[in-house]
Formats: sequence, structure tokens, C-alpha cells
Amino acid sequence: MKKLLRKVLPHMLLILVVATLASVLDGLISIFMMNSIDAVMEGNRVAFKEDVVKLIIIALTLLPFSLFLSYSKGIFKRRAVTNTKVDYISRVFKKNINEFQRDNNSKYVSALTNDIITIEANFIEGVYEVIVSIVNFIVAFLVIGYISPVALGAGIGIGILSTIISTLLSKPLQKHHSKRSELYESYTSYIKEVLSAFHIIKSNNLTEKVQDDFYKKSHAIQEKGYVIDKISTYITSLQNLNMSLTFMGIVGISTYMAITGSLTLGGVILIVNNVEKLMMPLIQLGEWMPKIFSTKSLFIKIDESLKNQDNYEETLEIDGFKDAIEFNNVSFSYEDTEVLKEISLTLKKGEKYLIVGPSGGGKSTLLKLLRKYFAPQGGTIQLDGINLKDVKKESYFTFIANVEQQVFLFEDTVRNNITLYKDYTETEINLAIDRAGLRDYVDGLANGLDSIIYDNGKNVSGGEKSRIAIARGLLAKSDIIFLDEAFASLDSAIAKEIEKTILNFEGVMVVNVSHVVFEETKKHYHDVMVVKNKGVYSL
Ligand SMILES: Nc1ncnc2c1ncn2[C@@H]1O[C@H](COP(=O)(O)OP(=O)(O)OP(=O)(O)O)[C@@H](O)[C@H]1O
Repeated sequence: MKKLLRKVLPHMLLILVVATLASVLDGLISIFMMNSIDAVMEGNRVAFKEDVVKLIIIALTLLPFSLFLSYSKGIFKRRAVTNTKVDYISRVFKKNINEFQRDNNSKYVSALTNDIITIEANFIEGVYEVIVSIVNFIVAFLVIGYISPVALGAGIGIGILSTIISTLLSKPLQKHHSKRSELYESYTSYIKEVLSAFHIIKSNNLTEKVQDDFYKKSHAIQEKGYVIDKISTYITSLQNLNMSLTFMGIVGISTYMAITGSLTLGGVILIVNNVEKLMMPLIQLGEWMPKIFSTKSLFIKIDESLKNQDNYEETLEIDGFKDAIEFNNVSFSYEDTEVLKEISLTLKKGEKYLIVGPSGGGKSTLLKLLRKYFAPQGGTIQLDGINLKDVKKESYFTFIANVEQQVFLFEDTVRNNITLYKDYTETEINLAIDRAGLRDYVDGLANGLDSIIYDNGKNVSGGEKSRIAIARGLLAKSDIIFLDEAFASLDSAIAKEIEKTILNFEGVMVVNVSHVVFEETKKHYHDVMVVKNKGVYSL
């Protein structure tokens, strides 16, 4: 909340300056109007004419300021909303990989859509309204004070009462906004699940159940929105009642002062005119302050969800993988499930390792430790003699490539999908394509490397996706390639062919976690290891 305000401070100051100038000009219009009415009452034609000319000049000057004020609001909102979104996404990418994977990513989608829309409607819009209202209130306050301190005293009373009411009433709103945000999160997750399971739902005749569940979830959100609107209406009604009573009071006081001769007719008109200008900002403040306060819970929720539990400071950069990765008595547990216990092993540069074992044995966990998604709770993993825990992730990730069963492809050219938007020469790209066995695929495309891959590879086969992932690793000149069930969904002939290609990579260490084991390729690995019963054993 505070960070966002700091970032848009110059825009807020601009609004403050423009709103102040516009409001002062408006106040001057009231004063010259009062003077012109009093001049008419006194029969002073010369003074009347002068005041009317001044009135017209000020009214014309006010026009560009009013336009600029609404323009500044647009700029302020655009900047504040963009900033909130960009800041959010950059903080999401600061999450640790394992902590991000532990969450359902609908949480982030919901925050980026629903929560940010609420922040825009209640906080960002609210900040603008509050600045303008405060400025208008102060100017109307000074104008009335200039004519009648008594009426001004009444104005102070309204201000204090109104602020107290707004603050007290914003508490229940905060709670409901936070609850609605949670409902949105679960709703977004549900929609994602239902749309991904479209064919399963249709082919198992589950449409009615889905529609029923969908109704319940949508209804819960609408119900919460209804409660929020209801509370907001109560708040606004109370504020309006407060304003109406005070308005009547001030008009009564100024009329009485006119009857007793302590105020001119122009003065009464000025006060009546400015009481409204004093009231409107207060009504606005009464409406917007609870909305602004209610978003506090959303900012807190977003902050909490973006915090990393593990904030270990990595200090070392590496310039490549030179010798070996060693596990020294490494133990790892998920909460209370111990998966690996005091394992020791050495993986050497350029060598190829096949990791097998029963389901749930801990193969993926071993790979996650190697990929630095987790750090072990016991023992150490040494990379060329230094503790992997101390190596900066970005630095380590430069030298490793991951090939998984699910390969993510961007909706972009084959070239950009292979280079991952980094600069390489045509020779380097072509070499990687040849070594990954992608030559036939690329040559068969109408536009070669400039052909577009659509919708996460709808027009690319499973084997071609794996080869693209391998070409990425080769091009990045990775020293280590980790494969995680990379061949699981491939035709065995294609899988064997890709595996053979990888086994021939010189100088590259390969760690292949796989259920799919081919006898003819198995013998080409330097070591085949089984991960089971919390240990790792060479076959
Ligand atoms: N994020 C997690 N939180 C809690 N427990 C987990 C988590 N990930 C894995 N486990 C548990 O740790 C154990 C090892 O899981 P792991 O995924 O490493 O096994 P695996 O050998 O790769 O299994 P599979 O071959 O079925 O993929 C399993 O009992 C699993 O339930």
C-alpha cells in the first residue's frame, strides 16, 4: 500500500496542484459572485460591472484546469494500476521455485485479476477522490471562514464526526473484502480445473454436477458482493443523513445572521453555495475512506502470499561446471516424511547417469536437490568443492538444462523457442538443431526456423517438443542436462534415438530420471542408480 503510494507520489502531487488551482478559482468565483450581488443590492453599477468581468475571466480560466484535472486522473490511474501489476508479477518471479510449486497457481491468477480490480476500484480511484475532496473541502472551508467563522465552526464539527463514522464503519468491510478475495481464489482454481478437464467431464456425463458446483461457487461470491454493497449503502446513508442535518443547520445559522444584519444577502448566497462545496467532499470522503481502508486486508494478503519462507542469502557466482557434484550424507524430508537419509554419491562432469526406482522412492526429490529447487536439511551438496546452497540460482541455472515430460513452448517462432530469446549465430543454432535431431523437422516446415508454434505446441509432436528442449540445452552450452521422465510419452523408437543422441554429448553430464529403461541404451550410462528406502544404490 505504502510502496504503491510512494511510486505514484509525483502523480499525486500533480493532482494536488491542479485540484488546488481549480478549487481556488472556483472559490474566487463564489467571492466575486457575492460581491456582484452585494453591488446590485447597493445599486453600485460600476462595481457590479467590474465583478462580472472578473467572474467571466475566472470562469474561462477554470475550464482548462478542470480538463487537466480529469486528464491527470487518467494518467494517475494508468500509472498506479500498471505499477501494481508489474510489481506483483516481478515479486511472483522472486518466489523460490519449490514454494511457488507448492501453491496452486490460481492464487496468483486470482490476485492479478480479481484483487487488482478491487484495488483499482477502491484504492486507486479512492486516493484520487480523497485528494480532490480534501482540497475542495479546505478551499470551501476557507471561503466560508472568510465570511462567517460561526458557519466555519459548524463545518469543523461535520468533518470530525464524518471521519469518526468512516473509520469505525470500514472495519467490517475489510473482513468481507478479504473473504471475497479467498472465494475468488477458489473460484479461479475451479474454473481452471473444469476447463482443463473439459473432455473428461463431457465423456463421463458430469456436466450437471459441474453446473451445480459452478452455481454454488458463483452464488457464494455474488452473496459476498451483496453483503459488501449492503454495508457500503448503510455507510453512505448514514453519511448523507449527517450531511443533510448539518446543511440545514448552517443554512439556518446564516439566514438568522442575515436577519440580524450581521451578514449581507451576497454573504448568505455565498455560504449556501459553499456549504454544498463543503458537504460534497465530506460525502465523498465518507464514501471513499471505508473503501480505501477495506483494501488494506488485500494488500496484506498479497504481501503474505509473495513472501518466501526460505530467505537464505546466496552469495557465490560460478563460471561453469568443472569437476563433480558430491552429496555428503544428504538427508531430505517433506514436513514429516523423510525421503532421503544420509546419502553420499558423486556425479562427474561429462558422465551419464540413469536414475531408476519404485514410484514414490524419491527420484524426483533427488533431481530437485540437484536442480537447487530445495536445499537438504542434513549434509551438503558440493559443486566443484563449494556448497551448492551458497551458489546463486541464476548463476547455477545458466549451466544446467532441464528436459521434462511436459515441454513448455511459447507462441512464437521455432527459432525463438530454441534460442529462448537469446542471441546466437546461425552456425550455433544449426549445430544445436543437428545434434538434437531436429533437422528433418525444421527442414519440413514451410518457413523453416521462422515458422510459428501455436498454443503451447498444438502443431508440434511429443518427440519434436523433447528435441526442442534438448536443442535449448545444447545451444545454451549447458554443462549438465537433467531429464525428468522426458521419454514417458514418446514412442519407444523416438525415445531411444533421442537418448542415444544425449548419451553421445561430450563433456556434458546427464542425469536421466526415468521409468522407461531400454536395455540397449542402459549399458551406455556410466552408472545406473536406484533410489529406494531413503537411499541411493548403484546397480
Ligand atoms: N511436495 C511434497 N510434499 C510432501 N511430500 C512429497 C512432496 N513431493 C513428494 N512427496 C513425497 O515424497 C516421496 C518421494 O516422492 P518423489 O516424487 O521424489 O518420488 P519418485 O520416486 O519421483 O516417484 P514417481 O516415480 O512416482 O514420480 C513420496 O512419498 C511423495 O509422496
